[in-house]
Amino acid sequence: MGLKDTIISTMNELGQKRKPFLFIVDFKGENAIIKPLDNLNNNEISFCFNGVSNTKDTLNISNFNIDCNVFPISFEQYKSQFDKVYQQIERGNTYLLNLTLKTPIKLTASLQDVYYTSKAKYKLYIKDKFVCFSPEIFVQIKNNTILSFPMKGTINANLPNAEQTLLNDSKEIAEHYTIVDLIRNDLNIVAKKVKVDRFRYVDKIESAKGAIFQTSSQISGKLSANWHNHIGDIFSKLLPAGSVTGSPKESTVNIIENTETYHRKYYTGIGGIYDGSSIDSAVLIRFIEKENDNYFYKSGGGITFSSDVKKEYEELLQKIYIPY
Ligand SMILES: C=C(O[C@@H]1C=C(C(=O)O)C=C[C@H]1O)C(=O)O
Repeated sequence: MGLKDTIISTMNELGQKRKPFLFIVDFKGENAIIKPLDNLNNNEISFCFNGVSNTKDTLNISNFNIDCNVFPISFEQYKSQFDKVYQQIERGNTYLLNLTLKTPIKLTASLQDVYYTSKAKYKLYIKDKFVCFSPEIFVQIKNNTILSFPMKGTINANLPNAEQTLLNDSKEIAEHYTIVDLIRNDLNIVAKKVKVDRFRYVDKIESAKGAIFQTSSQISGKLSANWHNHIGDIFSKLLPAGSVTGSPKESTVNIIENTETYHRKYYTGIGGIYDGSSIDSAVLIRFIEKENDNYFYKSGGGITFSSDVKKEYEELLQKIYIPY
């Protein structure tokens, strides 16, 4: 839990100097890429966060017809992991756990082509490692206010009445309350006057496979004016992100480590930029990783007492898409 000391001190020092930087931190808080923005090679690292980018939109595209063939794990394989999580829920060790997997895919283009052609709020490309096109804001800091936007709740937008079905689903409502409580609690560690500004608003995400709806909330709190000097400490107290762990955070992270059969690495970590006066950051979900010459799509979803294993398996697969 939290960040390695050297990551904390590097972020603190850059903030103290008001030096703009990019930060990318893995799920365990053990590895990070932290680089001043004036020292970035955009062939090695490319980012576009809410329109702020070190690349031009259409540069370098060699292939516009990108698709991925998916080779999902079998339902039985998924169920055996789901059952392990469910046992832990029954024992009371967790009541919301985000179970994730890596699915082999065949890509008809390079990671860099995916970066340039996909459409998402937050895009990040690290040469030969991964591309991420995330819809989920982690934390923003502006005018001494810290804001977080946990996302929880997913439905196929092509189902009849999809948006209302998602909004009325009691399992999704319960899961969303849990995550909002967890993030309120996390923000209270670093901020004052924490409150929920918007509860369960709906985003629509388009892809070649069809659209999905996802629900998020906005929570905010007040930071002291000297927050720039403590950026590393602030992020260390908030990580890993609650929406991709579950609750209660510490015991849930232990169960994740003992249940998941692969390493998340930078998937479900965070990426962001500090521009000298504000911060914008994303949870690194919707994520394709390259390992040797093989590609994997990492995805997952929240499991609770009222989860249905078939629906969770479908959600995992539904989230394997490239948004256009
Ligand atoms: C972990 C993922 O998604 C997380 C789980 C969600 C859910 O359970 O509805 C929604 C967004 C993410 O915070 C993923 O997309 O890979």
